[in-house]
Amino acid sequence: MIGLHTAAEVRSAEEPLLAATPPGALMQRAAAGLASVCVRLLGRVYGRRVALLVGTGNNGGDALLAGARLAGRGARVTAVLLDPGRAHPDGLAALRRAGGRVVAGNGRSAATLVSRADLVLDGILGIGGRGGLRRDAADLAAAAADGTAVTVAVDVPSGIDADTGAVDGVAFPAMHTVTFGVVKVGLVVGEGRSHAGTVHLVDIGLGPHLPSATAFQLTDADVAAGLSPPSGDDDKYSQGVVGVVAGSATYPGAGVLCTGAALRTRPGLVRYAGTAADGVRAAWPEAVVTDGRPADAGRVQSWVVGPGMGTGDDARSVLAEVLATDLPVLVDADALTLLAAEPDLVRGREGATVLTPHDREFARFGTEPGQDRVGAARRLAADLGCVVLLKGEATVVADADGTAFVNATGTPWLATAGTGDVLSGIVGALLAAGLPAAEAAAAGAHLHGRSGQLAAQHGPLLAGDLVRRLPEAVGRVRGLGAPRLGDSAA
Ligand SMILES: NC(=O)C1=CN([C@@H]2O[C@H](COP(=O)(O)OP(=O)(O)OC[C@H]3O[C@@H](n4cnc5c(N)ncnc54)[C@H](O)[C@@H]3O)[C@@H](O)[C@H]2O)[C@@H](O)CC1
Ligand SMILES: Nc1ncnc2c1ncn2[C@@H]1O[C@H](COP(=O)(O)OP(=O)(O)O)[C@@H](O)[C@H]1O
Ligand SMILES: [K+]
Repeated sequence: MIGLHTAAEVRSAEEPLLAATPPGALMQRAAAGLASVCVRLLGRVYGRRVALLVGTGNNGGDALLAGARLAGRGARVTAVLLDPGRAHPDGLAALRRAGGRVVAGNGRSAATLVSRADLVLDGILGIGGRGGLRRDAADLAAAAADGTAVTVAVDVPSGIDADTGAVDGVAFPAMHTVTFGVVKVGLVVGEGRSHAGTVHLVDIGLGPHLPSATAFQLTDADVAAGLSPPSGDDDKYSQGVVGVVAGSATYPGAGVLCTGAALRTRPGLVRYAGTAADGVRAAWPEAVVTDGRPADAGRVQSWVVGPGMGTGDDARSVLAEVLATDLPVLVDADALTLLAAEPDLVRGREGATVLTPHDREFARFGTEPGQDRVGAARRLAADLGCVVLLKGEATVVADADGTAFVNATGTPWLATAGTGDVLSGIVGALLAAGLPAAEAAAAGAHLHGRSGQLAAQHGPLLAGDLVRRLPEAVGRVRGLGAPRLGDSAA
C-alpha cells in the first residue's frame, strides 16, 4: 500500500529530520533526486535549454539547486525569478557558480524563453502554496503549456492544493512531478491528478518520522492478497455467494452486466432476484435466477442492489428488504436515489453498507462532492456509518472511520454506459468473499480499472468488454501474465 500524506504530516516529519541533519542537506537530497529524474527525461543534457520557474520559498530553492546540477553537466540553464529580491539565496548562488543565468519573471522575454525551452522546472510553489497562481506565474505556466518542453513540477504542481488536489484558478500543467519524501494526496486525486502527470517519488529520509497515513493507494500486490484462489477444500458455496438485485423488464442490461461481473470476479455462485430474470438467465446460465423477491433467491453472503431496478414502490420495498438483513450490501444507482430520500435505512445497520455514487448521485445526499473529493467521501461515510465509493477519474473510497483509498488504475474510456453496473458486481463478489467492506470497494475499483485498461488497449471499450477481460485482469493483478495456449490450468 502506498501511503498518501498531507502537507501538515510532511512538515511534522521534516522538523526532527531537519534538526538531525546539517543545514541544507535535506534540500540537496531533494535537488539531487530531482536532477537525476530530469537527466533521465532529457536523455542528453549537454546543450539543452532548461528554464527554472522560481518562487520565493524552498520549492524555488530545490529548482535552483537542481538547475545548478544540470548546468554543471552542460545544460543552458536560466532561472526565471518571480520575485527577484526573495529567491532562495543559496540556490541562486549555486546556480550562478555553475554558470546559470538569471532573469526577472515579469516580462514577455521570460515567457518566450519558457516557450522555447527543452525542459521547464516548476519551482514556483510547493507545499507552502495557498490558492491558484498569480498573474505573472500563470502567464509562465501558460507559456510552458504552449511550448514543446517537458514540464516537470517540483514536489507539487504549483497552484494545486497538496492536500486535496483542488485548483483555484490556474495551476502548472506538469507532465511529470518529482515529489519528495511521500506522495501527497493532492497528486493523485481531483484536478491535481491531471496536473501532476507521472509522479516520481524521491526518498529524502522522512520515513521514520512520518505519522501513519490515513489515505492509501492500493498496488496490484495489495489487491492480489485479497484474491487468493480457491483451495482443494473449497466448493461453490464456500467462495462466497453473491445476491444481485438489478435491472428490470425494461432495462435488463444492468442485471446482465452486474451478474456477469460478479461471476467473472469470483465464480463460486451468483444468485439473481428481480424482473430482468429472463435476460439474466439467457446471458448467464451459470447464475441461479428467480423473478421473485430477494428472500426467494436462497442464501447469500452479500447483496448488490440498485442498478437499473427503478425507483418505484416495488424497488423501494426490495431495497428495504435487503437492507434489513445483517449481510454486507452494496447500494448503487436507483437504490441510491431511493436511499437519499431515506438515509436512515442504512444508519445503524449491523452488516456493512457500501454506497457507490457518481457525482450526481452523491449530490442527492445533500452536498456536491466539490473539489475535495476525499474529504467529501469521508464526511458522507461518517454521517451514514457506511463505506462510500465516489466514482470519478480517480475513484475514492472512504470508510466511516476516515480511512480512505484513492484508486490508481483505469482509463477515461470507462466513461461509458454500464461500466458502473460492472463495478457493483465486482465489489459485490469481493464482499461475498469476506473482504472488509472498504477493502472490497477499493480492490474492486482497482480491478475494474485494470480490466478497463486491458479492454481499452486497442480503442474504445463497452461495459461488456470489461466483464470479458475480468479473469485476465485478476490474473495480471496476481502477477500471472496473459495465459498462453498449452499453459496448465493450475
Ligand atoms: N523544509 C525542507 O528542508 C525541505 C523542503 N523542501 C521543499 O520546500 C517546499 C516547501 O517550502 P516552503 O515552505 O518555503 O513553501 P513554498 O516553496 O511552497 O513557498 C511558500 C512561499 O510562497 C508564498 N506563497 C504562497 N502562496 C502563494 C501564491 N498563491 N502566490 C504567490 N506566492 C505564494 C508564501 O508567502 C511563501 O513565501 C516543499 O514543497 C519542497 O519543495 C525540500 O527541499 C525538501 C526539504
Ligand atoms: N473520465 C474518467 N476516467 C476514468 N474513469 C471514469 C471516467 N468517467 C467515468 N469513469 C468510471 O466509469 C464508471 C462509470 O460508472 P457510472 O457513472 O455509474 O456508469 P453507469 O451508471 O452507466 O454504469 C465508474 O467506475 C467511473 O469511475
Ligand atoms: K512546484
